[in-house]
Amino acid sequence: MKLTSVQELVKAAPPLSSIPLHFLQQTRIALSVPTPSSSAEIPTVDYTLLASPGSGETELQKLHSACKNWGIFQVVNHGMSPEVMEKLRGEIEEFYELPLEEKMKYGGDGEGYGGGRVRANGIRDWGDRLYITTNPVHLRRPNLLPQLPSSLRDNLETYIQTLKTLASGLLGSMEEALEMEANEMAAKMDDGLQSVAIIYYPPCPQPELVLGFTPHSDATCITILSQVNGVGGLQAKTRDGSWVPVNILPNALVVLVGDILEVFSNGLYESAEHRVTVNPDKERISMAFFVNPKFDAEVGPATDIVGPENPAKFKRKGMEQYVKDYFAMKMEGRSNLEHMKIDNDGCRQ
Ligand SMILES: O=C(O)CCC(=O)C(=O)O
Ligand SMILES: [Fe+2]
Repeated sequence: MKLTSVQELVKAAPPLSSIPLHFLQQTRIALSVPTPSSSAEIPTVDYTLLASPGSGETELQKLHSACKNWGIFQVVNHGMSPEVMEKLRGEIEEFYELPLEEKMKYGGDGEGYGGGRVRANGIRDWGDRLYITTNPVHLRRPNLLPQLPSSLRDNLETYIQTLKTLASGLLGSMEEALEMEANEMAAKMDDGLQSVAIIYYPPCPQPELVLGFTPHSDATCITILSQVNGVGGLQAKTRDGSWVPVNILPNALVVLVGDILEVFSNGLYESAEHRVTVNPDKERISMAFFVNPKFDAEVGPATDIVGPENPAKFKRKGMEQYVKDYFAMKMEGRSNLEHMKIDNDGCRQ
C-alpha cells in the first residue's frame, strides 16, 4: 500500500530512525523565533467593538492598519461560543484517531482526506488534511460532509454558520475602512465558494528539518483559522521578511488577508505569507475556513478604488478563470498573484 498519511508514518513500528528524504527542507527551519517586541506582534482586533455603532472607530483603524501592514490579525469576541470550539476539538481529535481505512472512506484527489502533499519544489508537507467544499451547497460532495460522524458534522455546520456571519461582518468593516462603495465586495462573497480544511500535523522527531505547511499566501478573499488544540506553529512573514509566531490566544481566531482581497483593494491590503512549523512531541490541529467570491463574480480592483490617481494594478477575471489560473501555478511564497498583475509598461491597462 502506498503510505501517504504522515500520521501513519509516525505511528508505524519501529519508530522512524530518520526523516524520509522527500520531507527534507533545503534549509533548517527556525522553530522558535525570538519573542517579538510589541511593535512586531501580530495585531488583535475586538470584533464586538468593531461591530458596535459609534464605538468602532479606533477598532476600524486597527483593522485597517492590520490588513495594510500585516495581512494577518487575531480576532477576539467574535461570537463563536467556546463550547462549540471545545466540542469540535474533541470530535476532530476522534476523527483523526479513526483507523486509516475509516478515514480513507473520505479519501479523494484534492477534496477529502489525504496526507503529505507534494509542493512545487518536490518536498512534502508534514501533515494530513480533510478538505471539504461547504458552499454553495450543490457543490458539496455526497461522500464528505453528509457522511461524517453526525456529532462532528453538526458542530461543523454550526461553526461554519457562525464564521459566515463573522466573515461578512469583517468584510463590511474592511469596505468601510477602504472607503469602498458599501457592499461591492461583500456582495460577491455572499453565498460564494467556501471550504474548510481540517489539518493534523503529527509530532516530528526532527522538526527543524520539515515544514507542516510550505510558505504561501492564501488564494482566498479572507481565511479564518483556528489553532484548534492550542498548539502553535503558524508563523507569518512580516513586511521586512522575518517570521513571527502567531501566538496562541485563548478563544481567538486568526484572520488572513488573501490574494483576492489584495486584488479588490488594488494592493492596499496585502495577503500575508505564512507557514507552519511542527512540534517535536505534540500533535497540532488547525482548521481553516476559506471565504471566496461566487464562481460567476468578477475578481478585480474595486471600481471606486481605482482611478487616475490609483491606476489598476491587477487584471479583471471571472472567478472561474481566476481559480483555473491559480491551479496552473506552483505554490511558492507570495507568487500566486503573478497571473493577475498588470505589466508595468502600461500596455495592458
Ligand atoms: O495550519 C495552519 O495554521 C495554517 C494552514 C494554512 O495556511 C492553510 O490551510 O492555508
Ligand atoms: Fe494558508
